[in-house]
Amino acid sequence: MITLSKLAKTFNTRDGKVTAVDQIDLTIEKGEIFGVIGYSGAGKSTLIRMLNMLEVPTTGEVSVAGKNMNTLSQRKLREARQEIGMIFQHFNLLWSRTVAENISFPLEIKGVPSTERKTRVEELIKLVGLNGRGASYPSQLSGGQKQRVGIARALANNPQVLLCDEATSALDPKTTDSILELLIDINKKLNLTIVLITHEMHVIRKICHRVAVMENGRIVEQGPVLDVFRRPKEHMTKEFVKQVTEPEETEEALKHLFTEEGIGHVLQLTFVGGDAKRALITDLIRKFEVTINILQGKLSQTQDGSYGSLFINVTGDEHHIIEAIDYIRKQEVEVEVIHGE
Ligand SMILES: Nc1ncnc2c1ncn2[C@@H]1O[C@H](COP(=O)(O)OP(=O)(O)OP(=O)(O)O)[C@@H](O)[C@H]1O
Repeated sequence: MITLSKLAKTFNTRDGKVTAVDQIDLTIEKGEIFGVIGYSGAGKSTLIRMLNMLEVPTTGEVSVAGKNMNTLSQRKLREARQEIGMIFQHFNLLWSRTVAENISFPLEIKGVPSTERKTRVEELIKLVGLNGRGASYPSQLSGGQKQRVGIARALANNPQVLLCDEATSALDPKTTDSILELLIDINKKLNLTIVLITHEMHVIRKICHRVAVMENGRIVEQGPVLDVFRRPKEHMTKEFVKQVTEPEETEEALKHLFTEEGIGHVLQLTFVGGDAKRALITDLIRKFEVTINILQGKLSQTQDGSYGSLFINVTGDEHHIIEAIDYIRKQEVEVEVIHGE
């Protein structure tokens, strides 16, 4: 559905040239929810804005739904943009228009007749769960409801692609989850391709099929979400994965533990799918002369299955511990010795 080849954007500023996006190649399939994660300044906004030519690339190509966006005339570009809806962090609604009038706006621009518009707006209001709020003004809505209006408006012209620019960053965690559920629902119902940018790994975990990690204008790592969670390669990716697998206080608590006498080995185990439900710890205690103390565990769900993260403290004779670690590795469970090696 989307292909980027050698895509780059350089801004000329008073302080010199800034390369916001640096030679990106990327393919996004139809019906996929694809996430781009990175810290502030990584180039995510510039990248997503080049997908619909809100930002014109310096070099490289963007193809969406079979159209080469770089070469289109202004008129053809306007048409092509109707295939690409977009939602924003701060919703970008028209404050003097009601919910129904906001959703109707892109249909008016397209010249859809009034009765047809009304029916379509009603459909969209239902789709995003805003029944009965059509006559309200944006100022009378909660943040989550405002984003629902943004989504309905973005979908008005039946686009094939929805771009989400930090769409949940201004919302609290519960509202974020409800908007993410809505996006999953729409993706399934309409087979809509969704591209989102975010700095929160929770968003990626919850809804994306694949993820790309961006740093300094480049994609440093990409893959299916479950694979990236299981075996993050780059330092940056590991940091993002930690956002989900380790509550903030874990690192501090573990460091404190390492200062204690006779602490032995501390291991972090990562399980995926069916492995997450196996009785590995029971096996270890039965098979090897080691003592195991569970420090912390967490099971999380992604779009493609579950994965678990477990911190354990293993004590015993060194050779028994090494045997136990070898055994864990043979079970296709990722193990990282974070203390004691
Ligand atoms: N219009 C512009 N003019 C000059 N420099 C820009 C412009 N837009 C972005 N940049 C620069 O490009 C780099 C990437 O910015 P971009 O906004 O794409 O990153 P981001 O990952 O989306 O971060 P954020 O979430 O903070 O917006 C930054 O160094 C930024 O200062």
